[in-house]
Amino acid sequence: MSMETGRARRTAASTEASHAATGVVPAVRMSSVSVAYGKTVALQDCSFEVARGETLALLGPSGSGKSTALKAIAGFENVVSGRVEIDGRDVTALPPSARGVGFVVQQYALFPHMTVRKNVAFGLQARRTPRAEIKPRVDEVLRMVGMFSYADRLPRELSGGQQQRVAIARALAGRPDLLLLDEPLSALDTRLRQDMLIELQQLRRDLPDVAIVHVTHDQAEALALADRIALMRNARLESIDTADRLFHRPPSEFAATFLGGADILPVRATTDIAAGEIGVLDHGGLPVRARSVDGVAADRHVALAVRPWAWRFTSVPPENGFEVEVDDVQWRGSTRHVRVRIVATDQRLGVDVPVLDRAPEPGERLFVDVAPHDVHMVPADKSA
Ligand SMILES: Nc1ncnc2c1ncn2[C@@H]1O[C@H](COP(=O)(O)OP(=O)(O)OP(=O)(O)O)[C@@H](O)[C@H]1O
Repeated sequence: MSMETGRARRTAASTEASHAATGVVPAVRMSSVSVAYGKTVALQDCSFEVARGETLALLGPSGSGKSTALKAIAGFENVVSGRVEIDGRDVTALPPSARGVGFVVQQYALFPHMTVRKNVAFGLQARRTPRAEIKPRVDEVLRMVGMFSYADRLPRELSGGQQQRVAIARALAGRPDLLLLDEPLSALDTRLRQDMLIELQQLRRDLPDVAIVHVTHDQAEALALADRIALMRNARLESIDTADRLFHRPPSEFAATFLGGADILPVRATTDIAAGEIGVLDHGGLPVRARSVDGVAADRHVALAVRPWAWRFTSVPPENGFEVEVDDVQWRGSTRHVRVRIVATDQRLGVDVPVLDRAPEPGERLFVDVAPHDVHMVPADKSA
């Protein structure tokens, strides 16, 4: 195992150890939880904690086990081994209704024949909340999500974003200490997603003591909303750390590529590089400088991860970079994404150019340059 992967694990472990040391009971504790559907292992040996008032994003590609982990917390999956605790209580064998969590799914799941008000009140009535309490509580949560004036409408008379707000209000009506959100924005168009992101940030401020677990495959959503991110891959939790550290000090190739779309360069250290120092590495016979967070020994094979915005095109041989040929250019709104090939090694890289700058043309030969502190040294990924 690499030094850098070890660092991320230590950070997560020390957060959890400190909870134990201070006697603070986390809102959620998953201990070695596994879930299988027949022969498909959907979640393997998954452990993490979520503190009260914390937002944890479960982030990963499709099929990586995010929803399964969320459903295991909510009680909609049969856990084959491991233990789920909510507020210090072992709920592994309890049905969803006995767990006291609010759950919002991707597709709103409102009752079509009931008004907004009735949809939100439904769970409270089912739980035999006294009648006198129901109306003020429904009003309160509808106001919180900005849907009070729509209380008498039917779901089909609302936009997708409005329906999702009602679904969130319904989840909040039971005053849960734990809110589980499963891709709540993924059915919405880009503009609405942006608006809803701002509203979820406001909701976070309105509910400072509620723990939120937010499943998403969208890194922007995770970075905007989460205190910590749990990166999921192939039914396992790969890394868990603060959003800031995972992004700026990715512990693995997967973290660097999934968060921020890095490209990976295989390299070999030419000398010992001490922790925090910049040293020279070899990429297919070409020198490249990078900083090592934890230090690396001479001749070790590692990988360099570079995000597309870290490269600069230059017409003269660079201080730290390569000669490249342009393969293709893709316009992505505020940037053009230029795919290039390192001439000497055929390695592919992506380079973002602000849309107001000139982007090179396919077939053009020029150079790319990068500052050594914008290059992340990560362990070579043997499973990739
Ligand atoms: N009901 C089911 N029966 C059988 N296999 C399932 C079932 N639900 C999920 N799986 C499988 O379990 C694995 C994890 O699925 P899960 O829904 O947790 O992934 P996910 O990361 O949430 O993906 P997505 O972002 O696509 O929703 C996948 O391989 C999936 O095909």
